[in-house]
Amino acid sequence: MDLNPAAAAQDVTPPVGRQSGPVIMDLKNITLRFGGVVAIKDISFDIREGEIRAIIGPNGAGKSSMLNVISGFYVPQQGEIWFDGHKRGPMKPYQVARLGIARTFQNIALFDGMSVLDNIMTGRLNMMTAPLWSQALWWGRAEREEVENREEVERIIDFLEIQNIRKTPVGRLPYGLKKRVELARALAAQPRILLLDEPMAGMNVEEKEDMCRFILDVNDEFGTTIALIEHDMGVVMDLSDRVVVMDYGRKIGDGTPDEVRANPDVISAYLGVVQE
Ligand SMILES: Nc1ncnc2c1ncn2[C@@H]1O[C@H](COP(=O)(O)OP(=O)(O)OP(=O)(O)O)[C@@H](O)[C@H]1O
Repeated sequence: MDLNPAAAAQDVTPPVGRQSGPVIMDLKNITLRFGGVVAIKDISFDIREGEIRAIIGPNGAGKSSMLNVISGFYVPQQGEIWFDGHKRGPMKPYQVARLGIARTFQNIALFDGMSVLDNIMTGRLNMMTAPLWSQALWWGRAEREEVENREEVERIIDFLEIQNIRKTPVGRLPYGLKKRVELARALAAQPRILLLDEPMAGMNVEEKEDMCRFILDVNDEFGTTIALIEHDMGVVMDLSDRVVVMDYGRKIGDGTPDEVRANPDVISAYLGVVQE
C-alpha cells in the first residue's frame, strides 16, 4: 500500500486551518478478544472535538473491531472508554446513538424499497420523545417533532445535494449515491461523533472526490467530529487531522499525516517505500 498522497487521484482541499477542540472521546488501554484471537491489544488514543481522526492499518489489523468498540457494538474485555468526560459502561446501540454517536457501514445498510427521504428520516427515530399515543394521533409534541425532523432532513438533503432523488427508492440508485444517502441518514441523528467505515470503498475516482468534499464540508459546516477507517491512503492523508495506525491489533503509530508517513514502523508494516 502506498503512503504517498500524491499517488491518489484526489482533488480535495486539505484541512488547513481547522481547529480541534478538547478531547471528546478517550480510549484507554483497550483490549478486545474473540476467543483465542486478540483483535485489539492494549490500545490507547483519543479523539478531539471537531477533528477528522483516521484509523488505518493492513488487513486484519483490528480497525473494524476498534470502530465497533467506539460505536458500542463490541464491549472490550479490558480498558476504559471516556466520552465527554464520563466513563462509558456497556451500552445498547440505541443508548450509544442517544449519546450522539452515529455511523455508516462498510456494506451499505439502507432500506432498498424505501425512498431516499424515508431512509434519511429513519436516522431521526432516536430523537422521537413524544409518547406513542400522540405519535399515533400525530398530535401535540409528536406533530411538532415530526415538523422539526422533516426540516432537519430537508436541510441535510440540500446540503448533500440529493434533492433530485429524494423520492427515488434507494435500491435504484448507483453505489456512490447510496453511500451519500447513508451519510445523510447518519447526519440526520445530528451526531457529535460520526463514524465512517470505509466511506470510499468500491467508489470510482469521481465518486471519491465527491465523498471527500462532503466529509470535509460536514466537518467544517456542522462542526461534526469524524472518525473513519479507510484503505485509500491518499484520501486518509488528505482528509485527516490525525491518524492512528494499527497492525496485528497493536497501535504502531499516532500523529499527523506527516508524522505517520515518516514513522519507520508504519512504513515497514505496509512494506512500502515512502516516496518524496
Ligand atoms: N466477530 C469476530 N469473531 C472472531 N474473530 C474476529 C471477529 N471480528 C474480527 N475478528 C478477528 O480480529 C482480527 C481483526 O479483525 P478486524 O476485522 O477488526 O480487522 P480490520 O483491520 O478491520 O481488517 P480489514 O481491513 O480486512 O477489514 C482478525 O484476526 C479477525 O479475524
